[in-house]
Amino acid sequence: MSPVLPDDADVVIRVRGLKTAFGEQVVHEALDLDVRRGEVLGVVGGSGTGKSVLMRAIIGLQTPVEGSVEVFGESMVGRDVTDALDIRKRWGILFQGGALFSTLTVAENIQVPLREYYPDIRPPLLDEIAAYKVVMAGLPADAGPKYPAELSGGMTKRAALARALALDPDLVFLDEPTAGLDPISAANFDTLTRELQQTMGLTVFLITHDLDTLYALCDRVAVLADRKVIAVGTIDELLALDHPWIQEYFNGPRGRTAMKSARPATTDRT
Ligand SMILES: Nc1ncnc2c1ncn2[C@@H]1O[C@H](COP(=O)(O)OP(=O)(O)OP(=O)(O)O)[C@@H](O)[C@H]1O
Repeated sequence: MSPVLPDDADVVIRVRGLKTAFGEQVVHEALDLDVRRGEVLGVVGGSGTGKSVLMRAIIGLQTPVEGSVEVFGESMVGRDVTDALDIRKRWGILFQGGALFSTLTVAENIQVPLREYYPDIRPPLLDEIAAYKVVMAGLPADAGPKYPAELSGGMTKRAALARALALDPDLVFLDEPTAGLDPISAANFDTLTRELQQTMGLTVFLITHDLDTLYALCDRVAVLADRKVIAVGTIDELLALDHPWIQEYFNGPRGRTAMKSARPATTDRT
């Protein structure tokens, strides 16, 4: 039976036959992936399987050797940055590690995308929007004038999230948002992300190694291995597959602990 594919209108990101490479090193080959409107799609895979490079190919920072990438129905391949402005301003990105500008305050960091896409916005409005985003991301109101070096790890992630949400995007890319956070801060960040995703109707492309985050947030999970997406589905659908990496990942000791904590009533499957 062929899989039921979502309507075009329901697909925010469509990747077909993607090949990426750095010189002789092929990272992806014949990779297909759909991200549906309003879902949180988790992307998992071993270190170096190409999760971040996939994200970069989708947002137009990595030129594919072959294949197509569409976002909001528009091709991103070979697209000039200025040409794709209308698409770019519909997404926000939280890069691995936050990637805040160290010489700018939190408020100024949040204002960067606003200044870039709406150069005519007047400073008082910029300040107002930044202050609103600071609170929205769960930071104390006095975090705006602080510099990144003055923030804790959790605050840095929230500041980066505030910047990703600066333009009220439809789509958000989160690259390992909870990496380096203690379990309580990570769980708080997951809750915040879920609340914002639901209230803003966001589509989320989420790269993570964090099993608790997968259980807490993801509607579906795509597994990267062997240079492609080898499976995509709910965690239960993935658990039913026989692939050794998937079984080791979700059914290994950490996977079982995450499942028990997300679903206390679930019986141990081993
Ligand atoms: N700019 C680059 N130049 C050369 N090789 C690169 C570059 N960026 C990534 N790579 C290579 O591409 C492969 C995939 O890297 P990528 O960062 O996407 O992995 P990842 O799955 O996100 O890993 P991790 O989980 O460790 O963050 C790796 O082998 C990496 O060394």
